[in-house]
Amino acid sequence: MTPVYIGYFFKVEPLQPASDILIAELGELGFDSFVETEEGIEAYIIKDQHQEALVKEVSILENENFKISYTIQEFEQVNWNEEWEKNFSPILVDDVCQVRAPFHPKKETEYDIVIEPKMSFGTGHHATTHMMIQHILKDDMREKSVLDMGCGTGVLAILASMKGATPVEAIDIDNWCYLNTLENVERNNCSTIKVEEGEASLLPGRSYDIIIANINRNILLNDLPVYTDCLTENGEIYLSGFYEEDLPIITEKCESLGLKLDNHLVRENWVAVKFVK
Ligand SMILES: C[S@@+](CC[C@H](N)C(=O)[O-])C[C@H]1O[C@@H](n2cnc3c(N)ncnc32)[C@H](O)[C@@H]1O
Repeated sequence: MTPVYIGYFFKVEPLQPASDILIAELGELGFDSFVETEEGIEAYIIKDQHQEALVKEVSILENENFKISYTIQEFEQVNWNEEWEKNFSPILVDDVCQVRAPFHPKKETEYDIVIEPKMSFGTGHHATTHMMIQHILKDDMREKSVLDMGCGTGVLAILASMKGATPVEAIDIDNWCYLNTLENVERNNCSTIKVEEGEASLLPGRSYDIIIANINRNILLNDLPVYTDCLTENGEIYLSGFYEEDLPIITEKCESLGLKLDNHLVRENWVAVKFVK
């Protein structure tokens, strides 16, 4: 039986970073699907798990730097395809790589990635994903072993695999992202990618030529020692999910672990940086 959903329609001003924070806070309350709109976000939770009192306590709603209002509606059935069709346009990175949903027509590009995003992060619309795609496009990944840590939809692992990386592993702490990556990996005929649910504690003893981690500042700072231990000599690590003002602290941490800054990209104040061991 299709579950009954409660939908919240948030108006958020300014949109960022409040929308990202709101999504993270609501995710912790059991909201399992989000749609970014021009005004803010739509967030959905299965009715049985919904407690409005907890939503009212979400801290970003009290933050004086943002103006956030919402309305609530109950849905007998949510047509996710229709939601994505309204809100998810295909994207093209550097005219070489397109990321699109199954219902979008295919353009001729060197790399064509088909993603059914559901609630997972990673459609290429976010600045961090976009820049990570740009980094991967520039790199020669043939025959390299690659880890995509915090894989979301699996989009970066899929691109690495399409660029000849092997073996490729994708890990996410979130069960929904793990399942969504499994689906997307299959959809793009990259089923040799090994997908796991988990985090840095899975890594000791493993070894990679390239690690890609688009997560966030604090998790990166905490887990970088483990990631670095798993990198082969001259291995490369791409990091994103933090703002330009946090680049010095990330760089300091990486340098203390023996990594050398190679180059970084900035987009909408977000950073994606490459270090080499
Ligand atoms: C910003 S999204 C990036 C998704 C995708 N890689 C992309 O670039 O679009 C971060 C992902 O990291 C996952 N994540 C958060 N904490 C994590 C951790 N400690 N270890 C592994 N994954 C984590 C989240 O569930 C989320 O899917």
